[in-house]
Amino acid sequence: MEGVDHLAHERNRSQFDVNDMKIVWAGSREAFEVSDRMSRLVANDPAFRKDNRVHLTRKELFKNTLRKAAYAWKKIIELKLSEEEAGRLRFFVDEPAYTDLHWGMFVPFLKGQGTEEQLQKWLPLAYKMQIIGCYAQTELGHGSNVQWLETTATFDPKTDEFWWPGGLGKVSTHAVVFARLITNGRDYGVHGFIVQIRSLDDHSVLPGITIGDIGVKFGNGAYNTMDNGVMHFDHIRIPRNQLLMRFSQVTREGKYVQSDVPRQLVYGTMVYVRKTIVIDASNALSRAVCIATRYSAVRRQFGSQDGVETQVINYKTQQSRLFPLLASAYAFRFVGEWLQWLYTDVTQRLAANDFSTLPEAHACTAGLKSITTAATADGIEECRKLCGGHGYLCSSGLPELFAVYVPACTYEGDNVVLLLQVARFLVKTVSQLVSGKKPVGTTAYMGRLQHLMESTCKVQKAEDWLNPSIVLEAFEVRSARMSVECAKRLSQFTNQEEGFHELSPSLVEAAVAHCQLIIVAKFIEKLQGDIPGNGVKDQLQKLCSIYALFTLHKHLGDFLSTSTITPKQASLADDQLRSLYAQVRPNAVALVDAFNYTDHYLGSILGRYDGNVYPNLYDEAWKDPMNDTAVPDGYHEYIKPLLKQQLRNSRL
Ligand SMILES: CCCCCCCC/C=C\CCCCCCCCCC(=O)SCCNC(=O)CCNC(=O)[C@H](O)C(C)(C)COP(=O)(O)OP(=O)(O)OC[C@H]1O[C@@H](n2cnc3c(N)ncnc32)[C@H](O)[C@@H]1OP(=O)(O)O
Ligand SMILES: Cc1cc2nc3c(=O)[nH]c(=O)nc-3n(C[C@H](O)[C@H](O)[C@H](O)COP(=O)(O)OP(=O)(O)OC[C@H]3O[C@@H](n4cnc5c(N)ncnc54)[C@H](O)[C@@H]3O)c2cc1C
Repeated sequence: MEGVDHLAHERNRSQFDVNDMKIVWAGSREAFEVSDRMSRLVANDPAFRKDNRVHLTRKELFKNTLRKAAYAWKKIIELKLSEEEAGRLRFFVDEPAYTDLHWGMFVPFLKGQGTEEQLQKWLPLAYKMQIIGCYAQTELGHGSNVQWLETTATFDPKTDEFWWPGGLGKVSTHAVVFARLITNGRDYGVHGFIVQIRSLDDHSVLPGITIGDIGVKFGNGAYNTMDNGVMHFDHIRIPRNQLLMRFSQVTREGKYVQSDVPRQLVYGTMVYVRKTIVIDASNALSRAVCIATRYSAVRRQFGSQDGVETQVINYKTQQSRLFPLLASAYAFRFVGEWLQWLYTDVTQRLAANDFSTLPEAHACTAGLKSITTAATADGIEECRKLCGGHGYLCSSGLPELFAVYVPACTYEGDNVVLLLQVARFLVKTVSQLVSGKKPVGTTAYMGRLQHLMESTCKVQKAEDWLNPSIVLEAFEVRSARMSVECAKRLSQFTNQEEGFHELSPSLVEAAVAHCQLIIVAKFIEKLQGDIPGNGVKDQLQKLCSIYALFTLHKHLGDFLSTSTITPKQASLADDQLRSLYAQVRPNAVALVDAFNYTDHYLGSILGRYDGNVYPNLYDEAWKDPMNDTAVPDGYHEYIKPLLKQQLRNSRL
C-alpha cells in the first residue's frame, strides 16, 4: 500500500486545478467529455482487453484485432456514435488496425480528390464499411520519391509491386492506388485511382492481382496487428472513372484535362495525415511521460533519512530528463491544435481557389511531423530508462508503445526527407527577400531580417529567460541566421541542386531550428489567450519556459555558433531551467493526471493511477504462461541430461 499513499500525497500538494487542466489538454469541455466517455466505455468492456496481447502468435494477434475492430464497429452502430465519438472510441481501443487506413487515408483521399459523382458512388459504401479501403502508394523500390513511382495506368499497363500499405495484406477490398497516368503516349505524372482488389462475395483476391502480408515487423505484438501488404498487378483493367478526377480528368477520347490548380494537390492526403501525426505525437509522448512520472514518484532508491529512501523523482538528474518531456508533450499538444487551425484555413482557401498558403501548410506539416515524431520516439525510450529495470518489462507498457510508435519517424514521409522539404522552403523564402517579397505566416520573422542579423540577446540575469519576447527573439535569431548562412553557402555553388545535396546536413539543422521556433512561438501564443482555471496558466507558463530553455540547452551549439547568445547567457538559462524544474516538481503527478488516461489506455502497471505498483507487478509475473508449470518444457530433453552428465563427471 506504500505506493497508494505516495500518489495521494503528490496529488494533494499540487498547486492548480487538475480538472481545469484536463479541459485545456483536451482542447474544449466538449472534447473532454467525449474523450472521457469513450475511454471509459472501452476500459469497462472486457471485449477490449489488451493485457494478453504479448502472448499471442501473429495469427492469433491479427484475428484478435479483426474481432475488436468488428466489435468496435458494432458498438458504434448500436450506440449511434457521432464521427468524433467513433474516432475517439477507436483511439482508445489502442490497437493499430486496417480501420486506421480506411478512416485515416482512404476516406480522406476520396473526399479530397473525388468529383461529386464519384463521392456519391464511393462515400456511402465506405462510410457503411461495405467496402474497406487502403492507401497503396509506396512501391518496393520507391517510397520517398513519389514522382518516380513505376506503376503506370495506361490502356496497356505494365506490372509492378506495392509494398507496405496498411490494411492491404488481408482485409481491404479496395485500394487507392498511385500510378503515373499515361494517355495518348504521354506521361502526366502520379495520380490516384480506386481499384477493387478483393471480391465482395467471398473476399478472394481478384484475377490478375497477387496480395500478401509483408511479414513480421519490429517488436512483439505492437504494429503486427496491422496487415501491411504487398500487391502485384498484372494487366489490371479499371474503368476510366476510377481515376479520381476532381483536379484532372481523362475524357472518353483519352484527352487529359488539367484544372487550373497546383499538381501537388494530389499529395493532399499526406498533408492531412501528417497534421494528424503531430497531434498523435503528443498522445504517445504524454502516455509515456505519465507512466514514467507516476512511477518516479512511487520508486525510492538511496538517500535514506529516517529509514525512508528518496523518491527517484526528487533526483535532479531524473527531473532534468523527465520534465522536458512533460513540457514537450504539452508543447506538441498546442502546436498540434494550431496545425489543425492552419489545415482548416488552407482547406477553406483551396475551396476558394486561393493556393497561396499551400507551400507553408506543406512545410509546416512536414517539418512538425518530423521533429515531433523524432522527439517522441526518443522520449518514449528515455521514459523506459527513467523506469529502470521494470521499464523493460512489457507490463510497463513502454516497450510496446515504443515499438508501435517508432515507425512514425518513417511512415507518411521519412523524417529527413521531410526536413529537406522545409529547408527548400526556407531557402526559397530567404532568396525571395532580395526581390522584396514579404514573408508571411510562420516565416514572417524573416521580414525583420536586418534586425535579427544585428540584434543582441538582452538577458542579464536568469529570470530574464522567463520573458517570452526575449525567448522568442532568441529562437528567431538562431533560425534566421542558420537559414541565411545556408542560403549564402548555397549561392557559392554554380549548380544549386549539387549545392543543396552537399549542404544537406546543415540544411536539415536549419529546418529543425525553424520548426522548434514554430513550437515555441505557438506555445507562447497559446498563453497569450484566455486560459481559465485555478493556477492552470501559471503551470503552463513554466512548462513553456522549460520547453524553450531545454531546447536551447540541447542545441546550444547552434545558439553559440550563430552568436545568438553568449556562454554566460547560456549558463543563466541553465540556472533558470533548474529553478523551473524545482517549481514543477510538486505539480508533476497532477500535470500527468490532466491527460485523463484510464489504466486500460495506459496499459502499464508502473503507471497505475493508484500507484500500487509492486503487488501488481508481482501478480502479473505469475500470469505469464512461462509460470504455468514449475518445471519447464524441455527439462527432460535438455536440462536433466546436462545435470546428470555433470554428476557423472564429478564422480570421475
Ligand atoms: C492513417 C491515419 C493515421 C493517423 C495517425 C494517427 C496515429 C495513430 C497511431 C497508430 C495507428 C497507426 C496508423 C498509422 C498509419 C500509417 C500511415 C502511413 C501511410 C503512408 O506512409 S502512405 C505513404 C506516404 N508517403 C510519403 O509520405 C512519401 C514522401 N514523399 C513525398 O511526400 C514527396 O514526394 C516529397 C515531399 C518528398 C516531394 O518530393 P519531390 O520529388 O521533391 O517533390 P515534387 O513532387 O517534385 O514537388 C516539388 C514541389 O512540390 C511541393 N510539395 C511536395 N509535397 C507537397 C505537398 N504534400 N503539398 C504541397 N506541396 C508539396 C514541394 O515543396 C515543391 O515545391 P517547390 O517547387 O519547391 O515550390
Ligand atoms: C509501419 C509502416 C506503415 C506504412 N504504411 C504505408 C501505407 O499504408 N501506404 C503506403 O503507401 N506506404 C506505407 N508505408 C511506407 C512509407 O510511407 C515509406 O516507407 C516512407 O515514405 C519512407 O520511404 P522509403 O521506405 O522509400 O524510404 P527511403 O526513401 O528508401 O529511405 C531510406 C533512407 O534514405 C534516406 N533518403 C531517402 N531520400 C533521401 C534524400 N533525397 N536525401 C537524403 N536522404 C534520403 C532516408 O532519410 C532514409 O534514411 C508504411 C511504412 C511503415 C514503416
